[in-house]
Amino acid sequence: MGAPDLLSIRNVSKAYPNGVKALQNVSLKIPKGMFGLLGPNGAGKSTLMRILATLQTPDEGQIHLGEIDVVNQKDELRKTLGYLPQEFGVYRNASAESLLNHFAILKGITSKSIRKEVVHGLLQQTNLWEVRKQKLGGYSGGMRQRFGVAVALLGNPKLLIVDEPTAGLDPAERVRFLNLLSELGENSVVILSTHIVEDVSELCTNMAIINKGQILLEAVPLLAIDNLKGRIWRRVIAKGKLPEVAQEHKVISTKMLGGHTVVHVYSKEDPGSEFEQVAPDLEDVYFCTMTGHYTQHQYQPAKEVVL
Ligand SMILES: Nc1ncnc2c1ncn2[C@@H]1O[C@H](COP(=O)(O)OP(=O)(O)OP(=O)(O)O)[C@@H](O)[C@H]1O
Repeated sequence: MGAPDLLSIRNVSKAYPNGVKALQNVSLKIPKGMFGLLGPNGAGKSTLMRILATLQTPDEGQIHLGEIDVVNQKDELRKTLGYLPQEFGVYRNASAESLLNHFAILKGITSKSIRKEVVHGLLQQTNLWEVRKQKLGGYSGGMRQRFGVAVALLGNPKLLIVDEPTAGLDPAERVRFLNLLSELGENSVVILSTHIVEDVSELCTNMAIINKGQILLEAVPLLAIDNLKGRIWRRVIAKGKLPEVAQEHKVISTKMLGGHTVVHVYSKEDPGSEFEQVAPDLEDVYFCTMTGHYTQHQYQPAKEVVL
């Protein structure tokens, strides 16, 4: 039996019939607040999100939200689950207000006056009040995502799962969407799955990095960044020099900037005069982890850390 607001995932594995091992022995402890699950395409994020949302069953492992056994008490979990999938269809001819009202009925909010209060509150919270009478078919990508959040929030979920929500949003919509999400972590476990490092660095108090179905790192973003201090070095090189630099140094990332190639390397010591030390950010944590230059035992895991 776990603490009421803790999502505990233990040794979860899932393979697809074609043999792909989408999740291998995944264990995570996810407290109340915003949790970022970061990983590249195909890492296994959506598989884990669907399992947590009770849409798939793991081959092995246990998952508990407080006292609810997520794998075996799917109906119990669904009562307190909000899920915004990667892609969702909407009835294009319905307005946000009427569709949200409809979903509220399905969610069991039978009293008309309470329903009105809930629906109006959610439309205001997601900043859709002004456009509540417009047809969803005419909404922008960002407005649709915010409508998805309004639906996911019906019934005050204790667990809110948001799968790759910012893909395809323009910068202004993305900021508006992230601001909305950041307000939600106060009362529930919110899991944000993404391949965009900034989504996690701007929002999440805890995070994990997943690749090829395995958790490579579980950390508090600020502490993980702190642990890399003094170890990230930067140099601008000609494009053709990359193989040479990569042979001599632990290159973690390369980026084009104004037509030049900017290389970040991991090194405990000064790698040489042409490199300058830079303040690490979460992108450095991500690439260090993905390239295997930095591993879990060098970090303090999220669950043992008190900030
Ligand atoms: N229904 C399926 N049948 C077979 N293989 C699948 C299925 N769904 C996912 N996979 C495979 O499982 C692995 C994990 O996929 P998953 O969608 O969970 O990753 P992801 O991190 O969400 O990636 P993306 O960001 O591209 O959505 C990938 O190799 C994918 O090709």
